[in-house]
Parts: sequence; structure tokens; C-alpha cells
Amino acid sequence: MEKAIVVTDTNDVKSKVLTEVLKIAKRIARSGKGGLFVIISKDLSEGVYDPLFPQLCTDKPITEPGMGTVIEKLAELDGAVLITPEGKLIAYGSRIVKSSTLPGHGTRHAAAKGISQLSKDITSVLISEETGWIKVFQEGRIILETDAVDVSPGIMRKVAMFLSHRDTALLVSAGIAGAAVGGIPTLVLAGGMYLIVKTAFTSITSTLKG
Ligand SMILES: Nc1ncnc2c1ncn2[C@@H]1O[C@H](COP(=O)(O)OP(=O)(O)OP(=O)(O)O)[C@@H](O)[C@H]1O
Repeated sequence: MEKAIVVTDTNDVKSKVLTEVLKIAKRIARSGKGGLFVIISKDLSEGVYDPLFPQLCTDKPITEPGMGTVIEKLAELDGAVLITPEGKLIAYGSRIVKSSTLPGHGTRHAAAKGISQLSKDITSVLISEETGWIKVFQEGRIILETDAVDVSPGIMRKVAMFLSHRDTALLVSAGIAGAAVGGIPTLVLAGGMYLIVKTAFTSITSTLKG
């Protein structure tokens, strides 16, 4: 039986922050650039990054009007942008010191995978300059891949809820029962409406509604 998701204010903030990061990531991908975001608490971020540029501070969360544009520009600097699950900027233009090679890929992928292995509460969002695809890592594995095409706000919210709480509403909108998938799949969201669910044993392609 599927677990009921209780949406509290804190949960909602997390998924709003993920939504904003994904929106920025799609804009960066559309501009043909690469980048790396790490969503991590201030405590866990101690010692995992090395700033490559002088750091300017702000207390405004990334969900505040206008902040998305600022973060997008900071993400274009060499290195990663670190943001708390509440949306506060920790650092930008920073080298991630933890890395774990992802065969066939370079150092940005290694950093995205490596940092996400430190705790189940860390999510990294990589924009590949080479392919224009966005990859989301949790616990050392790719949990979602998506292209630069915008999705409707309703689908974006379900994607964010899947990433923040493993909510299966996204699968339901594609007519796929979460229970049928089993384990933790990699979701591939392409063209704004096609969902491919990949597990070790199967690959299901479906069209999203809503
Ligand atoms: N440890 C790291 N922390 C933060 N950013 C990094 C790190 N390593 C590499 N990068 C950034 O990634 C950029 C691209 O590096 P590289 O080509 O090796 O990555 P990649 O994994 O092949 O990704 P892409 O698909 O975007 O090319 C670097 O110029 C740098 O800005």
C-alpha cells in the first residue's frame, strides 16, 4: 500500500525551493550553459565546498520575486550554487570537494553524485553543458532526468513533490501505479509530457496528464 504524504508548511517550502531550482535549471539548459545546484542544510554544508570567488551574502530566499534571475546568473559562474532546503543561498561559484566518478561522465557529474552520497537529505541538480539535460541526484543515484522543455505548473509541482517526499502523484498522472514500479525508479521527463520510468527490471513510457 502506498504511504500517505502529509503536506506540512515545511514540506511545502522544500518542494517550492525544488520547483524554483528546476525552473532556473531549465532556463540555464535552454541558454546552452551548464551548472550545478546542491540543496543542502547549512550544517551538512560545512567543509564540503571551496569558494572560487568572493562571496556576497543575502538573506532573501530564492522563492522571493527577482531572486531566481540573480541565482541563474550566479549559477553561470564556474562551480556550484549551494542552497538550503528553505531556499537560503549558502554559497555560489564553489568547488564541491566530495566527488564520486560516474562512468562516462566528467567532473561536474562526479561532484553531483559524490555530494549527494553524504546524506539522504542532500539533492544535487546538474545541468549538463554537453547534452543540455538536467539530472537530479539523491543518495548517489540519478532519480530524475529532464530536458530543457518547460512543463505545466501542475506537473512541475508533482515533480517537486516526488523529489522532496517521493510522492507518487507524478506517476499517477502518467497512469502508472506507484506500487507496480517497486523500489526507487529513475524518472525521465521529456518534451514536457512524456514520462519514462526506469527500474532495474523494466522501462515504462507514458504520457502525462494535467
Ligand atoms: N567539483 C566541482 N564542483 C563544482 N563544479 C565543478 C566541479 N568539477 C567541475 N565543475 C564544473 O563543471 C564544469 C564542467 O566540467 P566537466 O566537463 O568535467 O563536467 P561534466 O561532468 O562532463 O559536465 P558537462 O556535461 O556539463 O560537461 C567545470 O568547468 C566546472 O565549472
